[in-house]
Amino acid sequence: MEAEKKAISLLSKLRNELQTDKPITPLVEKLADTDIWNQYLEHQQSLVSETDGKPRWFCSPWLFVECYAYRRIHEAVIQSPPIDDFDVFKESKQQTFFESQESIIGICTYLQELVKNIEDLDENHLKNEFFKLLQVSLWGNKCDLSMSAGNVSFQKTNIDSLEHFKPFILVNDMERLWSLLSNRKKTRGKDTVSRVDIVLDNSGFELVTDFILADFLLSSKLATEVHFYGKTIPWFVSDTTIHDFNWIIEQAKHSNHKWLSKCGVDWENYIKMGRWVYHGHFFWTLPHEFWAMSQVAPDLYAELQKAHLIFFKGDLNYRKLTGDRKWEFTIPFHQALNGFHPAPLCSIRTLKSEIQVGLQPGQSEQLTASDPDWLTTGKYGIFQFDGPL
Ligand SMILES: O=P(O)(O)OC[C@@]1(O)O[C@H](CO)[C@@H](O)[C@@H]1O
Ligand SMILES: [Mn+2]
Repeated sequence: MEAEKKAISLLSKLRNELQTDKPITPLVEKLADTDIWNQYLEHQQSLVSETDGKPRWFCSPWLFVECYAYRRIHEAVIQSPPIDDFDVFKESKQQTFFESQESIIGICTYLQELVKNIEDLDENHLKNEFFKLLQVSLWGNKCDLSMSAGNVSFQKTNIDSLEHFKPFILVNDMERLWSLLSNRKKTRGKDTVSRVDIVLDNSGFELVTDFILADFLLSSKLATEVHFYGKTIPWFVSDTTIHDFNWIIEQAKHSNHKWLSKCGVDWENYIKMGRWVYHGHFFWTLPHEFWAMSQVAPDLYAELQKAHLIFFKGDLNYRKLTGDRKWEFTIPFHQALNGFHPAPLCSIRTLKSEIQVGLQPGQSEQLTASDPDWLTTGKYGIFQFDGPL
């Protein structure tokens, strides 16, 4: 109880600082990322003019203060042993998993029926299924808890509704993903690796959709291994940590539903065989743009370079890919990445913040006229690829 009281008082202090626009203060508790964070705060300080004094909550870049808020929540918890490994968002993450059981069972059943005969599918059919499961993973990103504040009444994806959602895909590079993976499958030697990396976003329903896609990639031999990247601390409410990752697989495995539990057993086996690999890295919970990765986290950059294709899930990853800048809507994605090219990559994201690049001339104007909130509601989505043609 004493520890809880301490954590709550630190969180109240944080809330007060935020609500009254106090200066941003350095982190105090020593963790692997503390020095990098504090250097970043100093850098922000150097950008503020003398008359403005210190960086504050209301007038600092949104990406920076939003990440800082979650890092401070974590600091309040780690300063309060013995509850220092408590995940303040665990309950809501787990609740959404249970609330989306029906949709989860639906997509797991679909996958299991599909993989039964996967060897017999012709090229076109396989491509069609690949596209379907990519779209399931895309629309799975509608379900984050940071924006919905725990309200998960968002329409859940099911395979039959995909056609209905097609018009809301604003950038669709799925064909390029197919060409890349299917050409590699045709030309690679018997023992060579085809590696797809997935930079994860939310746990719960979205993570299951990512697992379904990753399972399909192995079952169809479009990939021989899949590497996942998650957060090392609780983040943006619903983001995936290693605990969430393992918990979802355990839940699936112990389900009473035949196909969901089959999925859980298969997924655990993939991990045991090293065909699925999970990586945690503190870089993902820093405020830095991804173009800083090669400098700030060269080990992580080198790991990503081993992939043949990288999927970046979700809105926050898109903001970091593009530096959260106010780009023109028509600027090429490659340019907005500003030198971040560890391997061919694709953002799979529903739009929840006011940034989008790589649109056709006139496309944004049309959208604004027909649906003024198109950038922020999560109704629209993209598959945006960058890599050699
Ligand atoms: O990255 P995700 O889960 O798709 O979305 C995270 C998000 O809800 O959080 C931020 C707002 O707080 C925005 O970047 C985005 O809207
Ligand atoms: Mn998220």
